[in-house]
Amino acid sequence: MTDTDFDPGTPPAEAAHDDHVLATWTATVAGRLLTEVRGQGLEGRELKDAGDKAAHDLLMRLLREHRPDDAVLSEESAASIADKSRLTSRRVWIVDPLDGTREFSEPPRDDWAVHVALWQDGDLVAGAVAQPGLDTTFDTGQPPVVPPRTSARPRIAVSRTRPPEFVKALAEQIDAELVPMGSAGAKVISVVRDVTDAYVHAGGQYEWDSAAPVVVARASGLHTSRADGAPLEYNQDDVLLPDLLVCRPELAETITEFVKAYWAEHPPA
Ligand SMILES: Nc1ncnc2c1ncn2[C@@H]1O[C@H](COP(=O)(O)O)[C@@H](OP(=O)(O)O)[C@H]1O
Ligand SMILES: [Mg+2]
Repeated sequence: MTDTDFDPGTPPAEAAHDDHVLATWTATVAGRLLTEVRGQGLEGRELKDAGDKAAHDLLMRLLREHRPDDAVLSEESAASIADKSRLTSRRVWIVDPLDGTREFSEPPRDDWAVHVALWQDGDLVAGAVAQPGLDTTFDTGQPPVVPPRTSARPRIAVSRTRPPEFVKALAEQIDAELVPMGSAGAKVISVVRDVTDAYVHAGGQYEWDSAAPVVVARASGLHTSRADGAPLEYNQDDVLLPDLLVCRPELAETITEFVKAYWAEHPPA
């Protein structure tokens, strides 16, 4: 299954003028395509590459068709990263066609996602995170309602494979439980769903890894910032955005104070 064998159907009529609806529809159909790719019997590197390519090609095609005047920055396109015209564009779609590529290639794991965000005039304004394994797309048009907190002990989502070096010390200091998981989108959504209370990352990541999850989390009332509390800035010349904190608002100060103190002693590389 490639993007050209796949029929995405037609978007809801409101997608013609409503960016929230277009983000939701494009992320959802890319998730459907990825589910089909996953069912084709490919494994490992072949499955990862087929998924990355199919979802990227489909998103580029749909955004070109439905928003021809907008710029696009995609993880899977070196040309879109190198094309600096986005820096003077008023509107830039920031997409990660398959976030959690490793977990996508390990069925039946559900911690992988499609990210579609829109940056306009200096900040993120709309976005959607499709998590096909949960059969749900989380979006800014109808922001998810964060349920009441069910755990007194903080649960911190961290990368399965690349957790921040300070995270064990942080967990000890605030008596938190660490919850390893793949995909930045799935980890942010775990906070939205009250599966965890915070997602802390450091050590490397790019704008597309966090843009859509962050704009959805903000719309749901969660705290979003760099790990030390500094503001997140998107559509920058350098697309590296190496650290991130998304959490319930009441945990933000404790975590950012810890990170600031840690980085004062061990500055990030
Ligand atoms: N140290 C690092 N450097 C670069 N990218 C990183 C990174 N740590 C995590 N990421 C990216 O952030 C996403 C979530 O990672 P993780 O599952 O480890 O939490 C992955 O995106 P992709 O799957 O789109 O490549 C991964 O590549
Ligand atoms: Mg990613």
